[in-house]
Amino acid sequence: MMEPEKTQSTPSLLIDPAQLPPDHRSGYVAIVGKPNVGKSTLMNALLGHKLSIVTPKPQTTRHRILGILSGDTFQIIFLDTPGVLKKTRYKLHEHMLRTVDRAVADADLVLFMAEATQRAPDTISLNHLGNRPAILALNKMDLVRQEQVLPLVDAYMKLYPFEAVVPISALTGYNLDVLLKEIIHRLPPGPPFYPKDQLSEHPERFFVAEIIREKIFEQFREEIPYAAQVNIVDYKERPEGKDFIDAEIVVERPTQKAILIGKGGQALKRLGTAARQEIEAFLGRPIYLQLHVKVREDWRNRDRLLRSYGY
Ligand SMILES: Nc1nc2c(ncn2[C@@H]2O[C@H](COP(=O)(O)OP(=O)(O)OP(=O)(O)O)[C@@H](O)[C@H]2O)c(=O)[nH]1
Repeated sequence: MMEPEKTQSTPSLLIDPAQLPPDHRSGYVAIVGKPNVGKSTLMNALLGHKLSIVTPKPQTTRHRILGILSGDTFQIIFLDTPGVLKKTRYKLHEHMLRTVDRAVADADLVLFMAEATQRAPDTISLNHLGNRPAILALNKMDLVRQEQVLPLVDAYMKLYPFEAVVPISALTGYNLDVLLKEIIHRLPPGPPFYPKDQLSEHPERFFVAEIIREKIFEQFREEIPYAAQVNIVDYKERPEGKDFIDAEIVVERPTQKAILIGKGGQALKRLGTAARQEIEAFLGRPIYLQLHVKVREDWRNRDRLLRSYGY
């Protein structure tokens, strides 16, 4: 598991404190909510970069992704968490819920996301707030009228002492400036944890695997994307030529492997082309991408495999 270490970098080594504005603030903000509320879309919109994969299907975010947003007077370190699930069907799901709780415990502030289109509050995700200071962001306001959400806001305020409520649209950008201000002035005063030009803590290979996983979500249906794990087994940077990336896609059953490969290898070829194009755009340089498919029966329930895959 790639996790942020608050103590990893010594702030004083990064920036001369005398150069910092006296009101500089920095801290960790966990984005929490049920699957598909738009957590990844929001983080990508705030960061202005696509760090977290976004798909119309729920439960695409499995890892806790660290994104860093720095301004002259602040640094926000976002922890994007997997959507909170009602029922845990696999050990993988239990790992995902623990990721949520760990992110909340590490955070200075929680950004609780809910859909403005819902009638009833999301009480299951509220149970994971652990009494931390939190802001309620009601997302997808582009789909409803302002006055329609008032009963929902009332219901939420009865259930949790949110410090602020901000109606937003992660998709259109509506009110994201207001949300940022609400976050920043609640962060502890202090110097930044990371250099100001750093966007994330994950190495490139993590994003490469996530891009391949996103393409699997786009090109395959039903259980295939959920049963697939992508591991980067070799990543050679070649200053003289194209970087070489070897990725394995692990699935649970031989039938899933057959679907991923397709007739005469056509499906895997199409996946490889789409993934390579997006990876090249992300890295800003040409690569050679090799994909192969492996079967590991029931990997989502096997502790040892889950650990070796970074969960
Ligand atoms: N209309 C509308 N759609 C949105 C908005 N924000 C996100 N979406 C859509 O909602 C879907 C889910 O968005 P994600 O950002 O992947 O949601 P998530 O909460 O990260 O989902 P998980 O990874 O499953 O936890 C996508 O189809 C988004 O385009 C919004 O403000 N308005």
